[in-house]
Amino acid sequence: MLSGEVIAVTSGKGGVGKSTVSVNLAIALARKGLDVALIDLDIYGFSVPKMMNLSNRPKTFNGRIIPIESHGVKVMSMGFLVKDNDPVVWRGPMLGKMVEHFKNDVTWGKLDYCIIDMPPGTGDVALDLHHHIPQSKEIIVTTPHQTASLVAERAGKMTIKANHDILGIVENMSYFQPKDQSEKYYIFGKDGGDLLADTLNSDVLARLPIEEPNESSQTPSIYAENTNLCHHYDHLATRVDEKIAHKAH
Ligand SMILES: Nc1ncnc2c1ncn2[C@@H]1O[C@H](COP(=O)(O)OP(=O)(O)OP(=O)(O)O)[C@@H](O)[C@H]1O
Repeated sequence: MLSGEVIAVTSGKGGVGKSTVSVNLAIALARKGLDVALIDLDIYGFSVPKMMNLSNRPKTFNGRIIPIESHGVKVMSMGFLVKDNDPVVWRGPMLGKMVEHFKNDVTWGKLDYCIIDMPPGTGDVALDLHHHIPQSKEIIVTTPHQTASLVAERAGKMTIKANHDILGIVENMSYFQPKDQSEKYYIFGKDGGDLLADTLNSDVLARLPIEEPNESSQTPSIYAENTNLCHHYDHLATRVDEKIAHKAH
């Protein structure tokens, strides 16, 4: 059974960094000593196994799936169930079954948090998740670009319509700051996160800078400890944890 606080990471547009935020937030929460699961529900564009450099499939025990553990996080992905990167053809009801499968047939153990990497947009999976895990809360990822934030607004409004809680906005690729310089360059514009937060009556939990991936690492999208982005993610994890604690009271 899936326990703990379920946080779905969504976006309006694709490519804004939703999976990167899901993975690094999950790892940052685990770094704080919390028990964390990460579910990659991005059915068409699952990327978590690649990002975390996971090539093994999970084992089963007594008919139940044992999630793969990496960077202190228990991971399940659609990618583990698909052969050789084959394309997946999904019909609506299958998506719901998959949510139920991950929820009920995986031996998660005790969890503080379950981070779910959602597909972009406001499609079937988002509706299914709301239906099957009504207590789930949402983090919406956007870039500062106004188009991205306008599209993200639609995802957010659906969350509100479904009576779900928006935990906050993460503005990714907010700016670029060259090393040893104080000046920030707003490459994708400014204010997209604030605009979205205002419209949805929420707040911006983090503004994450653009940084080059560490190509020499086997996991270039996972920000190593003591890097600038790692500090940003630790700060985000603290804010998420505080907000959840606040909501519980
Ligand atoms: N802060 C950042 N700085 C630089 N590159 C980034 C940053 N965040 C994400 N990226 C890069 O942007 C690309 C898209 O990121 P990611 O795959 O996380 O987006 P996504 O929203 O999950 O996309 P999809 O729509 O495919 O699910 C990746 O190459 C990732 O490494």
